[in-house]
Amino acid sequence: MTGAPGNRRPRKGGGDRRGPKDSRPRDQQPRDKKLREKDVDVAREAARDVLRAVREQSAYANLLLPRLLRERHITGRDAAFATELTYGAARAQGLLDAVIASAAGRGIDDIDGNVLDILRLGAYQLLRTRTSPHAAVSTSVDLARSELGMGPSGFVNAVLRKISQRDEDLWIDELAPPMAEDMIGSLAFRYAHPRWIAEVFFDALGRSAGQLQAALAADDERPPVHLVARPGMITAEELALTSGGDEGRYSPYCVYLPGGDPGGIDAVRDGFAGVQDEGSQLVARAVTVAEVGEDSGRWLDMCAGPGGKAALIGAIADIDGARLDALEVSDHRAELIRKITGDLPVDVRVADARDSGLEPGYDRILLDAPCSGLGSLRRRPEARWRRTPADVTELVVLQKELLAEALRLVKPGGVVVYSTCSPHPAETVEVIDAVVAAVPGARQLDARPLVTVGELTESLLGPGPHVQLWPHLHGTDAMFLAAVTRDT
Ligand SMILES: C[S@@+](CC[C@H](N)C(=O)[O-])C[C@H]1O[C@@H](n2cnc3c(N)ncnc32)[C@H](O)[C@@H]1O
Repeated sequence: MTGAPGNRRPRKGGGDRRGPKDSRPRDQQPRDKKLREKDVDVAREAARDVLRAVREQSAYANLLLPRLLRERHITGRDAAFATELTYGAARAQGLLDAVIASAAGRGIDDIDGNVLDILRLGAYQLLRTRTSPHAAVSTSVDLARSELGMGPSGFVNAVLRKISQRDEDLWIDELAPPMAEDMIGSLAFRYAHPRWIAEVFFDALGRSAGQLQAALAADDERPPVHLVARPGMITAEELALTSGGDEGRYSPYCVYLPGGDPGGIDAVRDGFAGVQDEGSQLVARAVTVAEVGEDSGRWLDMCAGPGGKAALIGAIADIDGARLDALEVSDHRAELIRKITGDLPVDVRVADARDSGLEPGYDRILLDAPCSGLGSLRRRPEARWRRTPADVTELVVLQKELLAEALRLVKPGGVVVYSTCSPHPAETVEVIDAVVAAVPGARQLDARPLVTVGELTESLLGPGPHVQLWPHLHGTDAMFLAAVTRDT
């Protein structure tokens, strides 16, 4: 966990901006004057603003925070602390809310949203960081007072003081369902997951309690940063040397970055490398190594935006003399693919992949299907509290239609790699089973040999024929992949 920098200090621009002291009583002073009276620390203020935008405008924390840090010139330890606070509090929201509600003696819905954001940040610091209790409480009170006034700041003070009387384990012991009575509910609470997602993991893992605990715990951690070294542009060895990272265990293109801002790495700025989870790299590589008989060099990425996998497959296509068609239904995301694939042999088209007008006969197809994203929750901090089971029901219909179309477009003997960044059985094995049963001549292949590379041996890949990767087992996102062919 990050320590606790972010002591109060003047904002950028320096100097004493407070001006002469106002002689009126504090509660009669204009609010902007009061705001200037205390310089709220920049890291916590940024974290609060992002949590508010997530709550009020359904913003994505991992997109908004980096922008806000840039705009406010927040760097170094302050930026790291703001990141830890924002992502940590967003990820742990359900757990924090239960503790806050208990300490406040009222439901979360009865607490003003702006106050709740500050309480979540304060509770996160108290329960899950090494910030001293005094600093966690007093800085939260400052935040509340500077913006919301004396009443709310008194409430924040009282609630956080109560929370600070116990550590995280004691609060969990008091508030979580007992393990003996409700194992899934208890683990879901402890590792800050909605219960329905813990149930999905339990089903996907084959109903092993030990694995469920490890899976939820790994998903509750700050995720590592993985870089991809795009082949033909830079090797993983070169990228590791220049970025200060370590070469990945599995993907020959992967580098694990110990910390810092990937945007500051030359190879990333030049487009020779990018940020991409190692599991995604293995999926993209799998498409290019499958046996397809004579390869005519017609490859297809059916749902390509924003283009991470298309860029890796495109770089390999460049070496192998192939061309990749990249379909994407959204204009904006198609533009992102064009940017990331640059001069590679990739033709980007905006189309619904279920009705693209493309000629059948592709040698290799990647269908990286739109999915619930339950396998990459650690990278999208607030997502676990936003998703609902109903999202999955809708997506499954689309996934089946897309897979049926992929099997129409692939040549006999070619390969369709179906992948999701979700381990949900309804989006993975059940889609494959239903479509393979419905399409004449379709057959599932053993996908394990397509990802046995580096230290990733078949013994680490389960019974097949599909592959399910997991953060707690492989250190990757929980990517699923299956390989399907058509004989006629
Ligand atoms: C899981 S993402 C793909 C991620 C991508 N392969 C990558 O590595 O960057 C799924 C993409 O499918 C797109 N999509 C959704 N429905 C589609 C459809 N009917 N046809 C084509 N693309 C679609 C979404 O806009 C989204 O960009």
